[in-house]
Amino acid sequence: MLRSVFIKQSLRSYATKSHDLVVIGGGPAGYVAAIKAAQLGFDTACIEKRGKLGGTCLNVGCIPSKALLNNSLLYHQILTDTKNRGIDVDASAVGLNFKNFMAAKEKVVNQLTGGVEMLFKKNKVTYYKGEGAFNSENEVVVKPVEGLKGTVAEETLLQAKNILIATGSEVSPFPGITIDEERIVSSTGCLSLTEVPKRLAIIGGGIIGLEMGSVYNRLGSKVTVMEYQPKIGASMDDEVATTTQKLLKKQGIDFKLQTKVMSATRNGDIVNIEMENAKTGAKEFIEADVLLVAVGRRPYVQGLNAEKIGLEVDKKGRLVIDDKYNTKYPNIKVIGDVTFGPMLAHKAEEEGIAAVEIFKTGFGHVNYNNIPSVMYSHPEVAWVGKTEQELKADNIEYKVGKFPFIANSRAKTNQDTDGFVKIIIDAKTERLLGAHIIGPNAGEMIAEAGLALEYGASAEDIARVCHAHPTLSEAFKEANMDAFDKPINF
Ligand SMILES: Cc1cc2nc3c(=O)[nH]c(=O)nc-3n(C[C@H](O)[C@H](O)[C@H](O)COP(=O)(O)OP(=O)(O)OC[C@H]3O[C@@H](n4cnc5c(N)ncnc54)[C@H](O)[C@@H]3O)c2cc1C
Ligand SMILES: NC(=O)c1ccc[n+]([C@@H]2O[C@H](COP(=O)([O-])OP(=O)(O)OC[C@H]3O[C@@H](n4cnc5c(N)ncnc54)[C@H](O)[C@@H]3O)[C@@H](O)[C@H]2O)c1
Repeated sequence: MLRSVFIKQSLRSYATKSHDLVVIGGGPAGYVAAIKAAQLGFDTACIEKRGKLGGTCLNVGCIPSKALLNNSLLYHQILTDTKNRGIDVDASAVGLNFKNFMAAKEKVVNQLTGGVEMLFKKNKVTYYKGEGAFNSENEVVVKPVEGLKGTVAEETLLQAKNILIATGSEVSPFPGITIDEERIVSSTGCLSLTEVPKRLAIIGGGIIGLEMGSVYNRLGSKVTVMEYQPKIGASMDDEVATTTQKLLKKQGIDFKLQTKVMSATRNGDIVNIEMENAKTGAKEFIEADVLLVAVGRRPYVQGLNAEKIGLEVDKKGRLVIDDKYNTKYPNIKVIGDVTFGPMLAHKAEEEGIAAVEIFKTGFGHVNYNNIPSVMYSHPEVAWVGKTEQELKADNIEYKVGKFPFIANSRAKTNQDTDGFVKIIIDAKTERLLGAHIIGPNAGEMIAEAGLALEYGASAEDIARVCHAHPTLSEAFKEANMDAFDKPINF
């Protein structure tokens, strides 16, 4: 019996194609790598099973969440933030058309995913719509996906000298809680609710929890965030996390920190949640109309058949690689969420470029000490480099410079003054070690810190660069002045 199965498999005949490089996964890691490889002269193919390019980020991540964040902020500002600006708005005449609100998000998702498909055509990347699975270390089978428009007509064997795995990540489940994407949702369901829930409970005060919490809080939901740790904001600097929590609380979000969710059950249209204070053991029960489970993401390798060729997976499910993205086979590299490092789109994209450059020339580089993080709440929170708590743990002596937006003329003119810039420099050399911004447009401003960090600038180097007036970035300059000397305007 076993022998006949073996003979059947080995004799199986596929339609066969060959390419210089096959990329599995068309998210930010995979699609960027595929385009760069084609630009470098590789005959490149990319396999994607979702039916749309752009991965989690463009379809159910960065892009739809930012569309909802932007438009919910505008709605909220029209309702609450016009009077002091001399604009009279009749709040009773302002309405939320939730169907169209969601449609606006879908439109931008379709534009951007379609845009990547155009870029594939422009750069001559061959796009296979199907699921990629290893057959050997030089062969990937593309399998048709049932019901997917435009999927490959038959199983197709791709032979390739080089293969890049970029299969991304999926939502981490919460043991004992069943996600139905209706009343108990992951980020994916939360991005596509059909009505604004009166009460939204969220497990996890990380970036997804706080961004989605911000969206629905602005739309009128009563939002409660339950977080296991004593702080919110995942890897944020502790001081910034405390300020973030204060500001979000002022906006109306409730926080239950050091809280263990014990169970959550759907009863009709209501979700019953049982939690326990991790310090005191005190139990609490709440009801919600929707519960969002946002306790992280985990690497995704389902269907890849990685085990067939013996690829190593660590305890967290990540594909194991060396510092040149190599698996045990130097012709098979891994990038993006499915391997080590922060699960961020820009990190995945950088790795896409570096891995392809290594295929081409043997050299390629990503500076993992300089990957910015941004939370797109209002105010935004952005950071790069070391936090104070990391420097303390490593016994590195440092100095801190701060500048509040309340003392920045542009923030004043915009009537948007919450937050500050915090600069951390080496105590002796005064070289920039970290920058932490909570404030308007922090996500844009952090790019300046990234550039400074990359080129080893000191606080004085930054402060001596002429910054336009009146801009928010003057707060960045003045925080640097404060770090090595004194600011002017505070
Ligand atoms: C709600 C949300 C908001 C986010 N917001 C941000 C943000 O603002 N900024 C930011 O930097 N990051 C954000 N992220 C994280 C970001 O989306 C990811 O870090 C990024 O998408 C990772 O890119 P990737 O290419 O490694 O993986 P993915 O984007 O997950 O792409 C992998 C692709 O591979 C495909 N695939 C998997 N297996 C196979 C197979 N066997 N065959 C064919 N195809 C396969 C999948 O269908 C998927 O499309 C957000 C995530 C979420 C969930
Ligand atoms: N703006 C952005 O860049 C952005 C936006 C959304 C998502 N993302 C990325 O997507 C990934 C997933 O986001 P996320 O928010 O789910 O993860 P996260 O790691 O940012 O936060 C998860 C939070 O859940 C908490 N948690 C874990 N288990 C818990 C439990 N049992 N009970 C209560 N709390 C618990 C953690 O302490 C943490 O604070 C992250 O890597 C994030 O960087 C990025």
